[in-house]
Amino acid sequence: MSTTIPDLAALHALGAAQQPTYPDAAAVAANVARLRRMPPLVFAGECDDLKAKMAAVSRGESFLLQGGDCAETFEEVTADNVRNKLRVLLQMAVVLTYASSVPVVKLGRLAGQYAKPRSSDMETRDGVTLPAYRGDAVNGFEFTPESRIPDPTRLLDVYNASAATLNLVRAFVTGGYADLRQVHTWNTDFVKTSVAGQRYEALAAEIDKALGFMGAIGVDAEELKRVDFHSSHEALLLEYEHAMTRIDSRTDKAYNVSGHFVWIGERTRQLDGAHVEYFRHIANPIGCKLGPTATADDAIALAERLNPENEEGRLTFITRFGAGKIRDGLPHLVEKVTAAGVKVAWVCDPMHGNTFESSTGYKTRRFDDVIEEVQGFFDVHRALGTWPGGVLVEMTGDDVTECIGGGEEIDEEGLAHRYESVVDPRLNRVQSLELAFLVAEMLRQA
Ligand SMILES: O=C[C@H](O)[C@H](O)COP(=O)(O)O
Ligand SMILES: C=C(OP(=O)(O)O)C(=O)O
Repeated sequence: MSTTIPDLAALHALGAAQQPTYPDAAAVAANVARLRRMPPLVFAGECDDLKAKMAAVSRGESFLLQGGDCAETFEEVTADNVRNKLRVLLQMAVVLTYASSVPVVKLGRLAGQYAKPRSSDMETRDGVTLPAYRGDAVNGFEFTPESRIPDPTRLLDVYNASAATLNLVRAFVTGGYADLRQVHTWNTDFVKTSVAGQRYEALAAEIDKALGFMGAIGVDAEELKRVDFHSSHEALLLEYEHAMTRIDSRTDKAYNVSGHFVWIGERTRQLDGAHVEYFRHIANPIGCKLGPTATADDAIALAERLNPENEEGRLTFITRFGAGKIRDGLPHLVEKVTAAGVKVAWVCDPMHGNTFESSTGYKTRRFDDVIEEVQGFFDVHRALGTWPGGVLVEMTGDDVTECIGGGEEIDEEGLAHRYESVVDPRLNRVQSLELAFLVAEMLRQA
């Protein structure tokens, strides 16, 4: 961490992976210059608060719930969409907290999650090949040559969309919507009639009773009226992340002020790569994905580079092995990293190792695989005596049909009903709530 960060050219010279090829360098520079003048979206002090919370996660005193869309889109920045997402995250957090009595750190995968790494640079449909869609931060989803050209004016659109989202989220979480006494009102419409929704209703009734008792004896805690909620995204696009990095006047340290928590993806975690070089200069709490090819030595080297002072709360390893690999792959990693004295929070991403294409042509995941990976994560940590610190899920507040299974028994044919994700499939609202109940049970046992 430092008071300066390498300039953009120096980062690119490291051969940055997963970056767009913009056709007009002058237009990129002009948009980056505009971004550099924009006010921060988050305050560095808030990032420090989150770091303290993540330190509690790494010590085994809290659990992280991180969730949101795979890829946000500008089109979906609406009051309904933001509220729906927040509502299900609040419901999930209540379930986890109530059932396990463990404090839950709430982290939205939102207000900045607009850039996507892709397996392939190009996409072919019906014999036509065009550049792959890399998120609204880069190009358009529409499959036309014009739309797929990387457009740097989108960087400012990301800023504006993130500002609007964060503004509404802040209003909701501090302005009464997240008040625990609203616990029933979050359970609305189609969710209410589902099995998970009914289970939630029963839990909400117990909370109501407890709150009624507390009120009767004169306890009116401020903590019940608002929640701490932070934002996160994968800091992938160097132009955007670099332009949104500022020196904090309190500490003279560099912070990424586009989100509280930022992470390095599986495809950009090269030890000598541009992303690791950038991340080691910022003071935010950060994450790093670790997939099945990551060795324990890789993880230790990354920790030394990204967190040389071994500061608690600074670094989170987000593992994403896949349901079939986690029980074999994770133990060695956790064991060696722990033996090396590395202070880290371990979080499970049960989504990215479990994707496949359905026979009906949709990119999907099985709800059962997601649960199986989380169960494997808990089992491995229990066997090693380490703390399963949290989950990162791709979910939405709507009743989409993108993942197979769950109580609604969505099948391969059912995916067509409402498949809206522009990249990876998300759990819908009922599946998200079901996952929360299952994870709460695992957490209670942990
Ligand atoms: O969200 C994660 C990645 O961007 C995504 O899984 C890549 O998907 P692709 O393999 O379709 O490019
Ligand atoms: C791209 C992502 O995951 P991963 O880097 O683990 O593939 C993601 O979380 O959006």
